[in-house]
Amino acid sequence: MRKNIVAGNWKMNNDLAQTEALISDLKAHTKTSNAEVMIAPSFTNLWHAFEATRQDDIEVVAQNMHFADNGAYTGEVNASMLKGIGIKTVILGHSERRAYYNETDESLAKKVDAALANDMRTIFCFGEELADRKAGSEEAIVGSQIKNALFHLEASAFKNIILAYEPVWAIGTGETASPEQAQDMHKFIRQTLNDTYGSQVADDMSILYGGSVKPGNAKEIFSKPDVDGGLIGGAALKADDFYAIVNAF
Ligand SMILES: O=C(CO)COP(=O)(O)O
Repeated sequence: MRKNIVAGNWKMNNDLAQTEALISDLKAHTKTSNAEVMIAPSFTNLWHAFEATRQDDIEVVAQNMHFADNGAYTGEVNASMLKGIGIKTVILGHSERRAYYNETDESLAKKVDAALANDMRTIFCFGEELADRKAGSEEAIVGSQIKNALFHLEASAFKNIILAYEPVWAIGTGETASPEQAQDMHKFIRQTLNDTYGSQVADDMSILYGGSVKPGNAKEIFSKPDVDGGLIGGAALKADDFYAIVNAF
């Protein structure tokens, strides 16, 4: 059975004091839906966030990590560092990482392998750019992003993968994919999984939508049969908005 998940990607926002304040605001809200709740603060605040939410129904996840076990990679963080402070899930392949830090399907495949080798779950992000959609090649792009980074895996690995479809043109732009566009792509993604790995992997996969999800549009997007939750950017920075989305299921 797949899970509903609402994850807040805080990106490069919130210093320690702001992290403390937002977590205390989040803790004042009640979850009335069945969604799993995750937040992804910056690396420097992960430990504090983990400690501050120990007793709560909120999982703290990382926004990125390196694929190597250790070594001369100045400025990077590896899986065992994350695991050592209690982090069990990592976001990989966000379009901002792909665009600004040259992350590729190939390097992401290595990161996914490192996460799996360390018994961590991955929220694997992908999505087409506006030009791709205008050219009608969004399914070809998304299909290749998924296949190149994930289809070397055994079927059993997919229980530790969560997919997040984030069309680049909808991120931070106020432009949301319509619920029908999201559903069409999520259905295509599930079919792509089904074609290679069969119905068990496909049916059990949680596929999140990300891109300008807000309290006002979450319910309609989440009502689609192949949309199992959201990866939320801007609206995750306000506790009221975030919990309105969490409770939109
Ligand atoms: O990139 C996103 C989440 O990872 C989406 O960001 P916005 O919700 O701000 O569009």
